[in-house]
Amino acid sequence: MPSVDEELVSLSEYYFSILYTVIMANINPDLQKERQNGTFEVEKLTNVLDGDKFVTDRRRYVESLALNEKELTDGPDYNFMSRKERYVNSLRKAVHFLKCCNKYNFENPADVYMFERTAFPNEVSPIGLHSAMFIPTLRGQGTKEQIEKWVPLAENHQIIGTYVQTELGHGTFIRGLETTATYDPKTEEFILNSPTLTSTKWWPGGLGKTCNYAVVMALLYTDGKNYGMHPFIVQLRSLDTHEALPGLAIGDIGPKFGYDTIDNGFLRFNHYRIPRMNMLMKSAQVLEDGTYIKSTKNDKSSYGAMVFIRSVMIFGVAARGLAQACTIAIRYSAVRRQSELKKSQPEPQILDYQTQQYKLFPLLASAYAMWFTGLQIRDLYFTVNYDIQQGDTERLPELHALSSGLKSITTSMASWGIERCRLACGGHGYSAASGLPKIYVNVSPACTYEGENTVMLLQCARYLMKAYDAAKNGQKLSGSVDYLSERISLRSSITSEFSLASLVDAYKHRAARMTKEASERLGRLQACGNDPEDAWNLNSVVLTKVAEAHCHYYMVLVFESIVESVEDDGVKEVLKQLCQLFALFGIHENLGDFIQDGFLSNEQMVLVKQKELSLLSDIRRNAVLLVDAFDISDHLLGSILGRFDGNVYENLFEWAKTSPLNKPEVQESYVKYLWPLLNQNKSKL
Ligand SMILES: CCCCC/C=C/C(=O)SCCNC(=O)CCNC(=O)[C@H](O)C(C)(C)COP(=O)(O)OP(=O)(O)OC[C@H]1O[C@@H](n2cnc3c(N)ncnc32)[C@H](O)[C@@H]1OP(=O)(O)O
Ligand SMILES: Cc1cc2nc3c(=O)[nH]c(=O)nc-3n(C[C@H](O)[C@H](O)[C@H](O)COP(=O)(O)OP(=O)(O)OC[C@H]3O[C@@H](n4cnc5c(N)ncnc54)[C@H](O)[C@@H]3O)c2cc1C
Repeated sequence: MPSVDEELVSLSEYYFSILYTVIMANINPDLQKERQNGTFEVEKLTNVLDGDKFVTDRRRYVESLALNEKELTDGPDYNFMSRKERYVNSLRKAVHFLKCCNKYNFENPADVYMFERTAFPNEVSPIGLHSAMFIPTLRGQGTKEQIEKWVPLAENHQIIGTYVQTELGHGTFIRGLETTATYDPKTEEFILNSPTLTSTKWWPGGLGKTCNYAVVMALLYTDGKNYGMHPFIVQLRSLDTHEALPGLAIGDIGPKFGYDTIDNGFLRFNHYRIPRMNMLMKSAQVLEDGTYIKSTKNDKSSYGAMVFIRSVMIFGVAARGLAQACTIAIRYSAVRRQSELKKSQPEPQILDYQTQQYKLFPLLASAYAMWFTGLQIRDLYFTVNYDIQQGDTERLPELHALSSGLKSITTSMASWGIERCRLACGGHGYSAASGLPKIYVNVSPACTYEGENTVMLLQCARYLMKAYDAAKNGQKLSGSVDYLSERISLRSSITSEFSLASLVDAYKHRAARMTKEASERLGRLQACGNDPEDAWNLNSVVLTKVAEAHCHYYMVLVFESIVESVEDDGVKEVLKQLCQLFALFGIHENLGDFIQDGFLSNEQMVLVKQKELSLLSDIRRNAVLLVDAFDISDHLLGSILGRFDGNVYENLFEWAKTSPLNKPEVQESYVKYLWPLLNQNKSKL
């Protein structure tokens, strides 16, 4: 007998196949042709992207549940709403989303994530921080008793929380935070205070209007001594009236570049008291009499929620954001015809221009590289976190370095790439109907939040410098930095075959050489009189490049291992081409790094450039199928240009007609402003 899950999955497969047939009947002929000409089975590649067939089926099933919830999918067009309407609509959906979670009783967090992603396409829910950071921090930083008390309240949504760390004056430099939590042994309470304007908490998502609780990061003072940043559970609003509690000033920080669906907020404390036991005490305790006891050796244990988000956003934000933009730009480029390649021939699909391929295919290859890397880091996080729960923190520094560095390069690549996709769509790319502006403003803040990207690269570089020193002192390194203690090849093994191993080797060489040179430069800067901090700062541009080189190497390495693991020949071949393009584009873009010490010869350089161009032609044939394989629904894309059926023009026209500016035909603004202007000299006509 099939289990309920199996039945549901086969049902969803059945509906999917019907839907597919119906859609195929009405497909733009150019797209249809593209889909018939491919050299591999899309479904098999989708399975590789998801992990396996079971995950694909399950994901489709969960997405179909969300798509069937009218409360989540119907409703006004996002593009035509004001900021306030966007927030209100998103809150409405958030509440319905919670009802759905109860209704479907998802056991696996991955299901909840997939459901939420479909309910909030390229949007952030006003209660997004509740599950992304508030509950994980309660779990990660609370004692057993605290978890038992608070987590059920949070999971049953009797309280809704956020993560309050950043202040007006400091976001990056956590040790510079100014909010204080001073212990009063007389009442056994902490007094939270914002002593300066710059200590005002600023930015936390959902704080402005939505949440009634928060984990607040504040400097802990007891017995007159500052023990640094610690987490506290703080009630913000009355559970009856939702008004801010006395002693607190809370509000929304106003319109932003995007993130309209969420109320990022501010918060000031005026000697606001909370019970002693509201300090999350897993890593450190304050006893009734004010004695401070540290229960972990790791100083950075309170930074855990940030490591978690950085680890999951490589896939969830960067890879998926760029994959969506590529889907839109490549499908549109197959449908759009413009200019002429040959006289008296029909206008070609713009995807046939080599320059268009050069804009888009390296981005497509990057999206794949980020996708696989993101899934790898997500798994690494869960492995290391499991070890940490068992008391083993050995791999935390490596996870911190990798997640910081990769969070930085992938979100930077993705936001740059999404903008490039927009430009590749010409004028229509600038319309909200392309879906690209919404994707862009959703991805671009990820370069800043959870650690500003330059700062994150420098964290990664710090780890690399230490690792290099250890290797120099004879230590055998393991994990992602193992190559720093290996002998590296001095000349590239790249031939016209472009084996993936030779490409991995090139990136390894580059990262190792740059790490060595940066370390030596650091030494020289100190030797000529700079103290270590100044030497670091004078070397910091170089250090960010070192971190990028290390992360780039890691991405090529992960991509290669995925290609090697694939069994299906057709899928393996297209993935190999993408992996080669990702690596070769990176070499071309950073050519100086690869030729500086004669690693890559002139002849090899010429080969690299030739192969890069020939790969464009190889990938051209499968381009549409390669984006179809991401299996991103039209609902998630929110794009007329990127529609699966390719029926762009008729839908653009229909959409424009629904613009509120078109109703009524003559606007009030005409009567108020234009009419007087047009009529001021009427008598002279
Ligand atoms: C739905 C999602 C929506 C998005 C919501 C967004 C939410 C947010 O943005 S929440 C706020 C996020 N804020 C940040 O990410 C702040 C960024 N700043 C930091 O993380 C840190 O301040 C820092 C890492 C930049 C520096 O910290 P600091 O304490 O000054 O540390 P040092 O540079 O002195 O390094 C000391 C030591 O600690 C190691 N380390 C630093 N961070 C971590 C960590 N998270 N985990 C493990 N280890 C860490 C660092 O590598 C140093 O190690 P050693 O070299 O061995 O001394
Ligand atoms: C959309 C969004 C949502 C957010 N959500 C939350 C939230 O839920 N909770 C929360 O607590 N916070 C949140 N934040 C705040 C966010 O975490 C911080 O903005 C972020 O950590 C960057 O800090 P900052 O603003 O202080 O940047 P700054 O540090 O002021 O950065 C400005 C410039 O200074 C440079 N710089 C700073 N320090 C260094 C250094 N050491 N070395 C070299 N260069 C340096 C940076 O590279 C950057 O170019 C959010 C922010 C955004 C945009």
